[in-house]
Amino acid sequence: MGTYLTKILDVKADEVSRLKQQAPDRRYRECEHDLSASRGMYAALSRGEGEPLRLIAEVKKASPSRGVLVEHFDPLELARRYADIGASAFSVLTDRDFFQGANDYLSTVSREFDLPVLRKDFIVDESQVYEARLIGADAILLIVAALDPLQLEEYIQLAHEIGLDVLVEVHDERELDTALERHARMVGVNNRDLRDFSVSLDTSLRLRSRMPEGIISVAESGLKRQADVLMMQEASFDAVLIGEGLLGDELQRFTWKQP
Ligand SMILES: O=C(O)c1ccccc1NCC(=O)[C@H](O)[C@H](O)COP(=O)(O)O
Repeated sequence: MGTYLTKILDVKADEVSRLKQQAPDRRYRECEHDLSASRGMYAALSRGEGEPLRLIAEVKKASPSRGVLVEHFDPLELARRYADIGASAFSVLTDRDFFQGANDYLSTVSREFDLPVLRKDFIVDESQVYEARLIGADAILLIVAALDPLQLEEYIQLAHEIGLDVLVEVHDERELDTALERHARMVGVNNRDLRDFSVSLDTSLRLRSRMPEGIISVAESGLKRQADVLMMQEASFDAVLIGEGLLGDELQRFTWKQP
């Protein structure tokens, strides 16, 4: 995968070496019994026969492709708005350097709402998996392009052991095959090409047809209009993950809970 992801991963390597010094795995073992039970994201996204697709609403302040999206950013205010329009789960960006996210944003949203919360970050080490659980996440994102297949499988297993669901993100057929071989149960197809940030919704449509029954399928990135969402519903996706598109009016008026 191209240069931008490589750049992010270089910065993550430094972040992780600092994180390891705080031993989140030990902290997790020390307070394991005091942590509240995770809210299942897999269950929240399971779409029954004839039901509308689910919304994972992303609490997103800024992005590498668009810069600052929300000048006066209040994660709780955004999350409240998204809960009100019928979101089934939240995605909260915790990456600081590229998305101006923060662990505190996730913890606050997790404390205030009953919906499951996905930690949206670039996970490259098991210390980040433990940290996700400690800050109140119910699920993590694992990006196939950022991990070798063995790591992917190990982190999926670790996450499940400590009570986290996992959304495995893919960009093409090869990555989808890897995700399935490594026992992903929820797969997100990211429509954004990380080499040039171009977005093609065809990526989701192409890969959806290769996903077997029983996998929770999520279309991610670049969904801005009702027509985009209806297209994903028509293609049998279980859920859509939307950040920027929810900042305009059109998708805020969409009736997410109606068939
Ligand atoms: O959003 C970006 O510009 C971006 C750039 C490089 C790597 C990842 C990026 N986004 C992460 C995401 O997966 C999106 O935040 C998420 O799918 C929501 O996308 P959108 O609805 O287009 O805001």
